[in-house]
Amino acid sequence: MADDIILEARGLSKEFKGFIAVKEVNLQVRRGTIHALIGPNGAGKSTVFNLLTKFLTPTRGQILYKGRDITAMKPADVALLGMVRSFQISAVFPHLSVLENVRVALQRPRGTSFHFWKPEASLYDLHARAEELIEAVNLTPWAGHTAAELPYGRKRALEIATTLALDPEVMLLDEPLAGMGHEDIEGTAALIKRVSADRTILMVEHNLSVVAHLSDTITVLRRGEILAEGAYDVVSRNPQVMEAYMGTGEVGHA
Ligand SMILES: Nc1ncnc2c1ncn2[C@@H]1O[C@H](COP(=O)(O)OP(=O)(O)OP(=O)(O)O)[C@@H](O)[C@H]1O
Repeated sequence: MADDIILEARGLSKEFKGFIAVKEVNLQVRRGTIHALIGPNGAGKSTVFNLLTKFLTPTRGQILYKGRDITAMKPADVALLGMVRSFQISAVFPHLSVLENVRVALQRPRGTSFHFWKPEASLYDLHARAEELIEAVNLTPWAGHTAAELPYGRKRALEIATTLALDPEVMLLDEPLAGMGHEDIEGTAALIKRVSADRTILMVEHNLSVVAHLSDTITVLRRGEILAEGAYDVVSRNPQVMEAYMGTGEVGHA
């Protein structure tokens, strides 16, 4: 596997009691890119995502992370290797403040040792790092508010901050823009772009146009199979993609 491919699926298939939800999917995620997995309802996006993050076991096929076969590994062990799914480890506690939530995430043990912040690290350092992460996701004005008080878009930003606390090399986001209004979509998309600077992001999204400006590569799934792949300009003009989305009003000019 080429060095620039950080995550790869080979012939990935998943059957549920004879129903083929994912069929022979070959996917290559390039290091340092934002890669979106999109498709209409029931296309198999969540199933592929759950397979890649090891929440489901494939019926057939292989998953490689940095050239290493992780098909049989547990999600927590994959996280230790640097591939973290948002909300996997980074639960948000509604009654803790934004600052407390990020501090808790920073103190989470990673493997047998603490990740960034060893037990001897000063509280000041922990606090400073938490403030940096909060700033990175534009939550500084909300630092003292409880997570429960945050508007929807800000809550997603906090979830991204707590995931970033683990400093993942590959961050997997499950529909990070779902349920958001237009204002929140723009802000969250910009946030994802910012935090992608030195990492790889794979995200599942329903809607093609919202990932248009954000993704380097878009893989379109339909009925469990890859229908098209490439930059937005390429996939949005693909007649099969247009047909798959026909009537949904989702393919459009973003
Ligand atoms: N545990 C399961 N048992 C049986 N069938 C399943 C299971 N999980 C998913 N499926 C089926 O597999 C197909 C793909 O589902 P999946 O949730 O992966 O699609 P999706 O692209 O994420 O759809 P959506 O956008 O609606 O969330 C669907 O037909 C679904 O009904």
